[in-house]
Amino acid sequence: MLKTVETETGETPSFLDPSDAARRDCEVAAAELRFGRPVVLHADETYVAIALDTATARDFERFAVATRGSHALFITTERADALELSAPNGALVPLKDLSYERACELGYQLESPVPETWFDAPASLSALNELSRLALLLPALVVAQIDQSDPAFAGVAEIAVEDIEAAGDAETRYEIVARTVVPLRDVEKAEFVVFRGGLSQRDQVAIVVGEPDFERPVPIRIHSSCLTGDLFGSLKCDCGDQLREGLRLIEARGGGVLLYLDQEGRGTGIGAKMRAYGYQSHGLDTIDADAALGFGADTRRYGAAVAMLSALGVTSVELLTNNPNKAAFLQKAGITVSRRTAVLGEVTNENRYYLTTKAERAGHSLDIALIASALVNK
Ligand SMILES: Nc1nc2c(ncn2[C@@H]2O[C@H](COP(=O)(O)OP(=O)(O)OP(=O)(O)O)[C@@H](O)[C@H]2O)c(=O)[nH]1
Ligand SMILES: [Zn+2]
Repeated sequence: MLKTVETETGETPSFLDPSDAARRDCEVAAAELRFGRPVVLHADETYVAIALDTATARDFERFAVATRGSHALFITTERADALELSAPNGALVPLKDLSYERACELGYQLESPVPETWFDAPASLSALNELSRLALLLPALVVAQIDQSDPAFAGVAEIAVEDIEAAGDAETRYEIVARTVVPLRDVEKAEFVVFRGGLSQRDQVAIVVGEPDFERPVPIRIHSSCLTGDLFGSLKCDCGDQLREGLRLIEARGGGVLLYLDQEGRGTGIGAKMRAYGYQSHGLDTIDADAALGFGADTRRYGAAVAMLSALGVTSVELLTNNPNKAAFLQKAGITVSRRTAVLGEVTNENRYYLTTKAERAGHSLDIALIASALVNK
């Protein structure tokens, strides 16, 4: 017969430890938003929210009725800027007499009329942006302040701001689930090491190339997934070239590691990235297109990268990148970046604007003159 385990105080301990409970609440809340269902947020006040990205017109109407018309659209600072509103914590636009279509226009569409009334959002609502990031949804939410025990929202998933913060710790918890050699066309020896963990238990892959010398700075590339560039050879970016050039450089140095991180579209997801491409076809650059959708210049996190490098025994690296943020992040996490080596893919008419924007607006170490001359010399 099973015996009940008791703590020193005589209570039966919960199967979930507190950080797991915070993580579970966070994952459930993100999943609910993804299904178009509401989530109750306990902050300085109690709020309820649905994501405009997944809520249907019917959900929107039901929400308006349940909140007795007190609902408002919560948009980020970047989206507010795109609407020419200066709102350091994001803006709240009252929706009482506004339609679902108007809310979508204000939330993420190009050429939306500026709202007549709006307010600065309380800082605590930024927790909702964190949930939409986790759910890979546009950060445009319909919110309302409610009483803690509003019967209209009984049974709805609940999350406290502190739990969203506490769950962040999970972003660095990863376990190896498989290590297997995979023969590659261009690399003589490649071992795929699959890690599982983080906040949403998504799998992340490290490719150990050749025989890395872990006593010396290990050549590494931290590559964020780009379905269009890596797999389909899209001309809009240089990701595919960088991926293959990264592997080639690592092999040429005798061995190292390529981390292939599941953060498509700089962490915004393939849906948002394709919407951003749509806006780019109207002339916006890569950063302004993301901002029009409510995103900051780069929403990626590198906790997984640090966890994977540590598990593989990498403490000092030669980092193959043009992105100084990646180097800064590793240094901050205690991994020594002994050297940074540039990796440039082929410059094309289609990706020139993208590369120039990265150099001029995202601080990437890319030589604009070189980009221009690469085209002239074609
Ligand atoms: N949102 C958005 N993401 C893009 C766009 N073009 C490419 N991406 C994504 O940008 C990311 C590029 O990743 P990396 O090549 O690892 O990183 P990087 O910041 O360019 O730095 P490097 O190491 O120098 O290549 C991938 O996740 C792509 O899917 C775009 O126009 N919009
Ligand atoms: Zn790309």
